[in-house]
Amino acid sequence: MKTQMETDLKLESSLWVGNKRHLAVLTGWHLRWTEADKKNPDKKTVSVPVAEVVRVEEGRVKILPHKSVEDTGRDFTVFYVKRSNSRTTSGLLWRLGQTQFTCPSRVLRDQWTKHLWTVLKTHSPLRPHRLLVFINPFGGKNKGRQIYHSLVAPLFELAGINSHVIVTERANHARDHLLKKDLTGFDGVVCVGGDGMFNEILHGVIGKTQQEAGLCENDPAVTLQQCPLHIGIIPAGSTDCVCYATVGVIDPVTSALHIVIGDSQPLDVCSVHYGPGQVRYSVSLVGYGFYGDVLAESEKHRWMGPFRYDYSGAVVFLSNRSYSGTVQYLLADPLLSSPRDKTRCLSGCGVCSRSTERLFRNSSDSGSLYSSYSGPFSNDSEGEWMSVDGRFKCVSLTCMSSSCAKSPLGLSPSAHLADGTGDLILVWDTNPLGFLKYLHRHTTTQDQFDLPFVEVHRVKAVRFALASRGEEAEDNESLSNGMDGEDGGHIENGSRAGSLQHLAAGAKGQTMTSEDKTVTPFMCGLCCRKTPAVSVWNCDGEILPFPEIFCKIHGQLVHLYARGIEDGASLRDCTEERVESNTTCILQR
Ligand SMILES: CCCCCCCCCCCCC/C=C/[C@@H](O)[C@H](COP(=O)(O)O)NC(C)=O
Ligand SMILES: Nc1ncnc2c1ncn2[C@@H]1O[C@H](COP(=O)(O)OP(=O)(O)O)[C@@H](O)[C@H]1O
Ligand SMILES: [Ca+2]
Repeated sequence: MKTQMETDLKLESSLWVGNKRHLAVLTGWHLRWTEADKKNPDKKTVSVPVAEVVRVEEGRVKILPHKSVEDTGRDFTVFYVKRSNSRTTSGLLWRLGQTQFTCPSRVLRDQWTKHLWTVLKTHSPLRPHRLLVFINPFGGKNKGRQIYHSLVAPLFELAGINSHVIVTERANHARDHLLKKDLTGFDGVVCVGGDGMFNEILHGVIGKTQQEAGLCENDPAVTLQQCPLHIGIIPAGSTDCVCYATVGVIDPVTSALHIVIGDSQPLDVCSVHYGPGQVRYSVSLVGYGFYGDVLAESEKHRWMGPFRYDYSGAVVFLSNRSYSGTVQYLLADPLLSSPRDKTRCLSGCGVCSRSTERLFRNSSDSGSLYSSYSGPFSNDSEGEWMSVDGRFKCVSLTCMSSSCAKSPLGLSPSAHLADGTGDLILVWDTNPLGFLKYLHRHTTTQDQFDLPFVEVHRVKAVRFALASRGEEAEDNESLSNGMDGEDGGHIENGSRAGSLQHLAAGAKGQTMTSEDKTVTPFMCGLCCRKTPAVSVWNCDGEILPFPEIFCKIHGQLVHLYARGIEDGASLRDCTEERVESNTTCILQR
């Protein structure tokens, strides 16, 4: 009660910032200071949301080159999030702002610091106190350690965060640690690396939560338990798509500040069930065909660093492959949103906020996110199952936009981070020029779905099965007859899968032969048009060599220390109203 009263109080004083007198005001939500000089018509107000204050310390504090504190008894220093003016394609860069205030008396200084500490505690319940940090020293350009120690650790220290740092010694080191060790006392896990490293940590965090809840995560019918640990991402990988799509920039300092202030962004996760009862998780891409082949090819050229994807992309493109199969998908409610509605999921997204309520509406009685959806083996009461088969250049499923530096709007520009759905993109077989047009549109603002051989569906679950050998031979024959025109020349049977008995047949657990796994050199692909019968799946940058899979989207299964992409354009022209909402900016008066 006392705390509430204290935070409701408004503190207003005349304080000095440098050699200028300012009127400083602290409400429960904002700290603001305005130059008091009546003659200056351009005087500015700086407004910092309390949630974005990093630290308040008594004295005149300097942190560079080394921390020093000079306390005259009348000063205090505030560290906070400051948005940089530099224009970026997507979100905004954050930097550490710092202002030293001088009060007329020690009593007033103590009142200010005490009050600031109180509102900070009240408004930032998710600020981490203890973090488990995993650094992949071999991600991206091998700079993980350097990035963490020079840019991130000093911010964690300033914020009083206790970090336990582990530099990984092998692949799956982080996952195994999370699964086996006691994580009591940690508020979150920080991943210094790329999408592959994030994926490893995702497996550890989800696996641990299900272990502790006594749930079998391999069973696609099970409703998974939301993970209590937040995950922070410090980008130090090759694609860094999860960071780009949830923050809008690839910048270790911005990401570290989101962690420090305890931002929280729920994220949908796709479980990929394969083989004899096994599971993998994905948030960015579950991709068969082109993206699977690019990944398989790129693994041979890891020494090239991030450039391996460009090189392998060209090799695989020139090999001009397509693969046959049957795709079945369970449509999400089309009244809620559409992958072609031209909207973007930005910070404070309305579709995602409404989904939180919808996804957890029945959680108190059933504990189920999909109380009406019990997995792949139920009848069709849970929605509309559709089925198509034919030859595809690629089949991709993503829970979010999957934007990255190469594709600033992403694989599916209107996908949502936390709406409990994924977007299924089917690119039917087409000529190389058509496919190039599709790929190229990822790098521009042109609509990549507005092509006759591309379709996109918002879904809750997907199943992929290989075509039977007979169908495949027919497909290959039609290929060699030159029937793969730009419209795809595919067999489409948008039938309801309620009538498809084989939906419940389950994956056959078919593995590829080593010959299949080898990506044919592009010359061979071009000259002989000999294509392997099956591709592999790219599951967030990890190869999954089982072609037959069942995928299910779990709405908001994990939380990141992020807040979604901030709309740079509207924040740059910020108005008083905007400042009240949740941003730090300079107000012109
Ligand atoms: C003619 C120009 C063609 C440009 C095509 C650009 C398409 C870009 C679409 C990118 C979608 C990225 C989805 C993210 C996947 C990551 O999980 C994965 C792993 O990333 P990591 O290596 O761990 O950072 N990266 C890739 C390339 O498969
Ligand atoms: N110490 C290590 N040695 C080798 N591989 C590792 C190590 N730590 C993590 N990995 C693995 O490296 C893979 C790629 O890591 P990531 O950080 O995503 O880099 P990139 O974005 O360059 O692919 C991940 O699958 C992860 O499991
Ligand atoms: Ca989603």
